[in-house]
Order: sequence, then C-alpha cells, then structure tokens
Amino acid sequence: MTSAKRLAAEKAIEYVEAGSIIGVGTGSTVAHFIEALGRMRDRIKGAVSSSEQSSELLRSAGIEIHDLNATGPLALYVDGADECDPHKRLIKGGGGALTREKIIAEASARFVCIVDPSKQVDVLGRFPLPVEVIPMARSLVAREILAMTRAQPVWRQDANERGVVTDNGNLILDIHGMSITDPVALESALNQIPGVVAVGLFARRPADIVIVGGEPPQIL
Ligand SMILES: O=C[C@H](O)[C@H](O)[C@H](O)COP(=O)(O)O
Repeated sequence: MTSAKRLAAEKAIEYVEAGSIIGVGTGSTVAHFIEALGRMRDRIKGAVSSSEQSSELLRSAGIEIHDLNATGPLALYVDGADECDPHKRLIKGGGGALTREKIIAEASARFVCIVDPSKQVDVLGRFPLPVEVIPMARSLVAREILAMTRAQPVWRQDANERGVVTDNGNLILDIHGMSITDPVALESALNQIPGVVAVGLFARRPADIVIVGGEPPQIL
C-alpha cells in the first residue's frame, strides 16, 4: 500500500511549474517529494534547499541547488509539518531544520504543505514546539520560556546525550506540554527573547495549501 506521506508528496508535484526553481523543505515526507521531483528534473531549473539532508537527496536526484540570495523570491515552497491546525498554521522543526524552512517559506509566494492525516490537530502543541537558540543563550532562553509559558523547555540531545547541533551551528529547545490557543501571539513573544534564532511555529506565515495524503489526497 502506498503511504499517505508519499501520496501527499506526489500530489504536490501538480503545483510545480516547468522552468521554475522550487523551494524544498526537509523530512521523510519531503524525501518522497524530492524523489518525484527527480523524475521531472529536466523540466525544472532546480531547487533551493532547507537543509544539508535535503541538499544531499536533491543532488542524488540530479537536481541543481541554488542559493536563495541569487534566486530572489520563489513561486513555490513544498514542505512537511509536525502538526497542522484547521487554519493551516503549523508546528515544524522535528528534524531541526526550522530556521532555513522559515526563511524559504517567507521568500515564497505559495507554501504547499504535505502531511499524512496523523499531523492534523484542532489545537497546536501536542507535538513539542522546537525553538532554535544560539548556544550561549540556551539556559537563558529556557528560563524565559518557562516563565512565559509555564511549559517545559527540553534541550534536544542525541542518543549519546550530546546536544543536537543544527545546520546553522545552533541548539534546539523543545517546549513540551502546551496548548497553543493563540499561535500568532506566541510566535511573536518567543521571537522577542534574545538568543532565539527561530521558533517552529508557522502562524504569521501559515501554509497556503495543505495536502493530506490519502486515496484520494485531500486539499485544504
Ligand atoms: O525540521 C523538520 C521539518 O520541519 C519537517 O518538515 C517536519 O519535522 C516533518 O517531518 P516528516 O515529514 O518527517 O514527518
């Protein structure tokens, strides 16, 4: 049986315009998208990548990678999510790529988000909210998050208890135990803490279209 992630990713190919440069997110759902994009690589100009992981997949698929500073605004960004609410607001960053993902989403006219049905929620927050922080500010930011939200920030570590380092050389705090009733306000408030690089809430700039994988895929 074809997975829901793959079905969502393959549907997203319909939004790709010939001759364009596509913004490409990160994660297991996007990996299916890159595979499908590889099959039409001769009809596109290339991609702007949101992570080292996606860059590697794009290169293996024979897709040229471009620098966002050189491309200017993009027509289309395709990416997955960890949670998606009915207003197409998202939690992202489970794979640690939130900052570059946010930059490309902001630079793109249309953000198509590809998810499987398990990602749909009424209220964001069941998935721990990732926040990328400058290393020296980790404890400060954690204290301020605790004071602000009363929820628990947890330093993301690998199996060997070493801090996970992002592609930008920073650390991640995952905020557990929130029910995010006003995502726009929370995104703005967290962004104000010195040392925060990016917050994995995509509420100020939500997705434009959400494709939920299934047979047939659902377009929201
Ligand atoms: O940092 C990772 C990204 O935000 C991913 O888009 C997100 O974690 C969803 O990943 P997946 O498609 O593997 O569930």
